[in-house]
Amino acid sequence: MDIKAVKLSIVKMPLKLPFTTHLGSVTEREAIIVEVEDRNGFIGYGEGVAFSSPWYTEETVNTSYHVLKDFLIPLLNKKGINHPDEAYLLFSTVRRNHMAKAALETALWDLQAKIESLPLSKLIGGTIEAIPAGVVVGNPDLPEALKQIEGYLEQGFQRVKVKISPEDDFQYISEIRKQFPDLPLMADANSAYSLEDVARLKALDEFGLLMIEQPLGYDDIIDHAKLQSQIETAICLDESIVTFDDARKAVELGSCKVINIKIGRVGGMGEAKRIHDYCVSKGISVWAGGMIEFGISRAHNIALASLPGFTIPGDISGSDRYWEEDIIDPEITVHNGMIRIPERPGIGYELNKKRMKEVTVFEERFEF
Ligand SMILES: O=C(O)CCC(=O)C1=CC=C[C@@H](O)[C@@H]1C(=O)O
Ligand SMILES: [Mg+2]
Repeated sequence: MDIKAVKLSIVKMPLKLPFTTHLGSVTEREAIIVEVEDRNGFIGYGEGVAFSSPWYTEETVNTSYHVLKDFLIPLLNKKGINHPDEAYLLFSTVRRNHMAKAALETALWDLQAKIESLPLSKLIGGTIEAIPAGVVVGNPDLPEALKQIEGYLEQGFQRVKVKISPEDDFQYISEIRKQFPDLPLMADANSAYSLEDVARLKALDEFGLLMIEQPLGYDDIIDHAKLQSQIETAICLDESIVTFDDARKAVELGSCKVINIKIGRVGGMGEAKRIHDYCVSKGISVWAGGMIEFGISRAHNIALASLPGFTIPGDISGSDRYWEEDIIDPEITVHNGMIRIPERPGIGYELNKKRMKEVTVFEERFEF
């Protein structure tokens, strides 16, 4: 790849509605937008999905920026690569920092797809033409959450995920079930429980949840295996799976029946695809997670979710789920509960330059 420059922009925007988990609330989102330009004038886009503080994983916007600027971009400049497939290995001299790596690596995938004049979905082997949209309700106020769910179902969303914690899990889920008996529903705990809560979690079996996401420690796969053997509801792992080997070990141990794949959490599109391929070979279901992200990352998620193993609706909603106006053009839209995989080259969306200008708080360009 004949790269001419990389540009990093930090963007900042308020959410339309706060997103709340037992770990806290997100009311404003910062992210790093990466543009990689080659000498033929093609530009690939990536998005760093770390949050402003390290509540979900250890990375933050600032640590990602530092790692991109001081390590990953210089590595790419010095050594170069022929194909984005090589980026994960190139970046392996930098430990972890997966969201920083994925921000640059996904931009390289978009660039490669544009060079080959192919939709990114096709470049990575996607076969699905439209994906079902799923939505996450991060609202601990039950009447409000019920109202939100009703609204999303009217818009055609096909699956709802809610956030739970030991405080009021049983009542919260049972009220939702009472009002929506047939709703494909799942619950994400973001590590709010321990093995002492087995009885509490077992009590949720009666609600027929599609799955319960990350009930135990954010870096655990051992206790999850113990829990899975005692509850009916399928366990889905999110935070615990940050590498291909984590996925392999969790599957071998029986720690989960489902994996939520987030490109940023696992260090890039290449690793996300490897985990997908492995899970398909083992009969483990996967779905695409979300990061309350802007349109660039959302577009990469859409391409990923076109792979054949993504059989469960992911946390992929339209641009208007969180943003008054997204940074991409056109915006991502949901029609009858479905999002069409774009047919244009690359991620299939352009940067909305006007909106970018409004929301950019800092930018820097690195010439190669
Ligand atoms: O992107 C979305 O629409 C929501 C994504 C979402 O549910 C999450 C994003 C980031 C941290 C979390 O609390 C949660 C998750 O754990 O999956
Ligand atoms: Mg989760």
